[in-house]
Amino acid sequence: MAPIISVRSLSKTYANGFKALDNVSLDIEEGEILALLGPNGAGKTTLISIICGIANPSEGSVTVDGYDVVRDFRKTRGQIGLVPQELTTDMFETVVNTVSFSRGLNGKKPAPEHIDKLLRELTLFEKRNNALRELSGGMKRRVLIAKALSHEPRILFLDEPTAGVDVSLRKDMWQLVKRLREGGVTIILTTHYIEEAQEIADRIGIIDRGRLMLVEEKDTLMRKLGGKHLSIELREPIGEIPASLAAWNLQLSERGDELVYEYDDETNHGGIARLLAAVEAAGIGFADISTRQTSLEDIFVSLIGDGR
Ligand SMILES: Nc1ncnc2c1ncn2[C@@H]1O[C@H](COP(=O)(O)OP(=O)(O)OP(=O)(O)O)[C@@H](O)[C@H]1O
Repeated sequence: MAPIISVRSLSKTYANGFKALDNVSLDIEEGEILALLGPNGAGKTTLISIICGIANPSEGSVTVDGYDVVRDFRKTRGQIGLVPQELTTDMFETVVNTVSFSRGLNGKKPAPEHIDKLLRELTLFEKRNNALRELSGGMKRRVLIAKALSHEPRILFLDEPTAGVDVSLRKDMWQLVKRLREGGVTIILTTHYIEEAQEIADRIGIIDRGRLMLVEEKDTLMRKLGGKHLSIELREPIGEIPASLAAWNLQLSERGDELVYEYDDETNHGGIARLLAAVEAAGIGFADISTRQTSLEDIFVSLIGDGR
């Protein structure tokens, strides 16, 4: 099946000469959830803005459902809903009018039943006749999503959907995103929260300084780059790792009271029992052992560094 969005050799240089995107190519399949991760200023919003036709590319091209986002702007924009980072709507307008108006702006005939259904799904129905300024921050964010979905788009962009949102609302948002995907909507979200990408994305793209560093199925990424970490807590500190354990590439903690073994399924070959036997044979007693799976966060830091 042809991808629903196809980005080809895309670069963007702003008027001040700053190159925000550098030769980005990316295919997005219909029905997937793609999370774009990257530090501040990496170029995520710029990429989204070009796909949505809000900003023009300097080089390269983007098609949505086979249509060019510059030449066939109306055809492509109508298929896209965009949830921006901030609310820019008239705060005195009611929820229901705001959402209905958005539908009209996208050239669709009024559909009060659709708007009511959307407001129910987003638990905004009770507040439909309230002015936006009377809503909580979390509700305002849901209005942004309702606006973006008002014209029944096939593709939804969420720019930092849960920035500054509390944990329970964040989890509600994740449920909502998953439900939308089940309904066939393709979802692209940008986020700083690695946990968010790990929780809901099918694929993960990592952007840094305008370049798409990688884009990969989440499970493959975790398998390829995610390793495991075994910590052996020693009864007595040791001064150095005995030569008999050299083959294991262990790390000794600064205080000499913990041995750390980093491994993955390929390098380990069921070796933990053998490692522990070798540790004992070397005359080192241990008090406890614990393991931890590398998280997406560890992978991200190892790729981009911690300067985010
Ligand atoms: N209109 C503009 N003119 C000049 N530079 C811009 C303009 N808009 C964005 N930039 C620069 O382009 C770079 C990418 O910005 P962008 O907003 O795409 O990053 P981002 O990854 O979305 O960041 P954040 O996570 O902070 O939202 C930044 O260095 C930004 O300062």
